[in-house]
Amino acid sequence: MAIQITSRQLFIDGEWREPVLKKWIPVINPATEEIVGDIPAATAEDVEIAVDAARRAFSWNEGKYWASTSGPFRAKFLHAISSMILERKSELAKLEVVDTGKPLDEAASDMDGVASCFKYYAELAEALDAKQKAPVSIPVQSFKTYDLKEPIGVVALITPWNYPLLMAAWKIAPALAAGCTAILKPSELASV
Ligand SMILES: NC(=O)c1ccc[n+]([C@@H]2O[C@H](COP(=O)([O-])OP(=O)(O)OC[C@H]3O[C@@H](n4cnc5c(N)ncnc54)[C@H](O)[C@@H]3O)[C@@H](O)[C@H]2O)c1
Ligand SMILES: NCCCC=O
Repeated sequence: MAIQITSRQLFIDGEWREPVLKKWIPVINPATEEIVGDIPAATAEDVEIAVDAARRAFSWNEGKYWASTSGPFRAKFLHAISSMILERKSELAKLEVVDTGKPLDEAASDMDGVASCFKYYAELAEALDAKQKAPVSIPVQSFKTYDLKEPIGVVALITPWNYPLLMAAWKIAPALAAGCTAILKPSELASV
């Protein structure tokens, strides 16, 4: 499959940027062993910037606190991502073929899985607020006990090469649904 990969950058703090040390990793198409592009080689210097940005995003988001937004508010983003994955399914599947060497049919099926995953967690986010402070029964009458689910903060997501976007979805979607912010470190072998 002849696809030239446009040069990639790191997406940090809402913008695309070059890695601090300006190092790049070649993208090799496993079917042809040709170099078809490159990806940025992030280092600890980039991670520091990303962690700082994710901490700020956790507690501030254009005047709204991401962690304390309602589940339905967060669900809108997850539904939108799901829809856009389906709109660009063909293009994304072809990129994953070049990146991983898997057959096109399987890559297309993975993209359906990515869209379904974002939809699934969108629906969980929509239902989350109604489940907050659910009473927990304990054998002591003098205490009232309830279950409160709170986002833990910034989460680090490390994903493998064999299902690049699907495994990213499995980790990003629940983190965002819960109200966390996240740093995704995809595999250096398949990161397009
Ligand atoms: N591979 C799968 O099919 C699959 C399926 C479901 C879930 N997962 C989950 O995805 C994650 C990664 O999967 P894997 O272990 O199979 O993939 P893997 O062996 O390809 O490892 C993924 C990446 O981890 C990175 N890595 C290793 N040590 C690291 C470190 N100390 N700091 C930063 N990066 C480091 C490597 O760069 C590698 O690219 C795991 O949490 C796994 O449970 C994987
Ligand atoms: N069908 C996707 C499975 C991915 C890893 O377990």
